[in-house]
Amino acid sequence: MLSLKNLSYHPPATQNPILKAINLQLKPQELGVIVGRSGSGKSTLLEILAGLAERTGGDIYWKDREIISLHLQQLAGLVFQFPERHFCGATVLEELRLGHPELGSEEVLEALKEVGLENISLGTSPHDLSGGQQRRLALAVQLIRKPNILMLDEPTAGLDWSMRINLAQLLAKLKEHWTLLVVTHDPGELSKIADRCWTIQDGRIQAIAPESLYGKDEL
Ligand SMILES: Nc1ncnc2c1ncn2[C@@H]1O[C@H](COP(=O)(O)OP(=O)(O)OP(=O)(O)O)[C@@H](O)[C@H]1O
Repeated sequence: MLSLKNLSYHPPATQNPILKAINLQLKPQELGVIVGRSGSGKSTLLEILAGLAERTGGDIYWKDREIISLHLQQLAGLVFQFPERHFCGATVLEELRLGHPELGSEEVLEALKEVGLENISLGTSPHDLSGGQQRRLALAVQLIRKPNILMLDEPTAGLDWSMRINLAQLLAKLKEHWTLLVVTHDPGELSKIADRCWTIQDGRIQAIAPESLYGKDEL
């Protein structure tokens, strides 16, 4: 279980804290969705949980053990907003093996299968994939590292309606094996597959029933 206790983030450059006393718990194989407007602190929270920024207060626990930032980098896999903009491999295979040249073809195929891309050619350029396929590839890039928590920043941003539904269905399927934490300003399809939801406003988080977000496309 992921557990955040009074987590806060107040860099010296800002007058007010960006994250304030965040308390949250997410069980294994649950999908949690944090919904908030632009500037509310969503990406900052994910960056801290992915070990890319250092919290200034509070504690993070995984399975009742306190976690330091260095370990967070192994614990979490973060899919950035518009992940396709960060592709650097010339082929799908290269993209999946970036930083992990030791990965065998079995692991590569397993990751592609998880995201429904088992039929694409490994020699395809990531840039030649459709928008929906690119998002799936970005997920596979993280899954191949077998993170304990898969985190996604605005996973449906820039996708059309049918691709958004498609992606939500994929995340619902991934939940059977993985623990997922999603941040978004657009709860639409995501609240329907969520086990837990929170709203975030000015760096403060509040639990909310997923059903109360049904039908809301924007906060
Ligand atoms: N290191 C930092 N120093 C100063 N200000 C920061 C820092 N990191 C984030 N901020 C500010 O904190 C606030 C929250 O930013 P954050 O990117 O987390 O919001 P967000 O909810 O993800 O919004 P968006 O969806 O637009 O990215 C913003 O006002 C941002 O400018």
